[in-house]
Amino acid sequence: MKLKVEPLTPDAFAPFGEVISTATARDEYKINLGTTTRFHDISRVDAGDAGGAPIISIFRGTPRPMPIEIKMMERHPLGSQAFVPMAGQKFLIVVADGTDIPQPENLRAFISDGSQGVTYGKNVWHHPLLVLEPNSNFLIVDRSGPGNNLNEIDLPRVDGTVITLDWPV
Ligand SMILES: NC(=O)N[C@@H](O)C(=O)O
Ligand code: NI
Repeated sequence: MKLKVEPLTPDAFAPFGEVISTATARDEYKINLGTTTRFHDISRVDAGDAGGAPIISIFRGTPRPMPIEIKMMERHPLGSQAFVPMAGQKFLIVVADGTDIPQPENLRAFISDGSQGVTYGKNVWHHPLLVLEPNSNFLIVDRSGPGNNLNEIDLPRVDGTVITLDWPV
C-alpha cells in the first residue's frame, strides 16, 4: 500500500493537531518599538496531565531509507508534542484519524514546506520524526513528568506489503 503525501494545511491537519507557522497565529502585532512582529498564540502546549510540565528539546534527525516504510505508529497519552524545523527544512508527517487502533486506511501523510511545524494533539497517533536531509534539527516542545507517555503499535501489512510513503512524487 502506498500512502499519498498531501501538502500540509491547517484545515487538513485540524483533526490531528495544529500547524505552527506565521500564518496560523491567533494574533499578530508589533513589539520592541516596532522592530519585531509577534505572531502570538500559534499553538497550545498540553503537558500538565499527571504532574507533567512542558519542556523544550532538540531532535537531530537522519533520513530513513527510501521508500519510507510506515511500520508502526505512536502516541503520547499525557501530552501534546510539537516539532518545528530549525533550518526551514521540509519534513514528512504521518498521522492516523481518530480511531483507537490506527488502521492503514485511516492513515494520512503530509509534507511541511519547511516554514511549517506541527503540534500533535494529546493521544494522536503519529509516526516518529521523518526528516528528508541529514543532521536535521527540530525544536521539540512536549511533556516531561511521571507516568507512561508513550504508546507504540505495529501496523499490519496491506496486501502483503509494508505501507510506504508515495514520496518523492
Ligand atoms: N520518542 C520520541 O521522543 N520521539 C517521538 O515521540 C516522535 O514523535 O518523534
Ligand atoms: Ni512522538
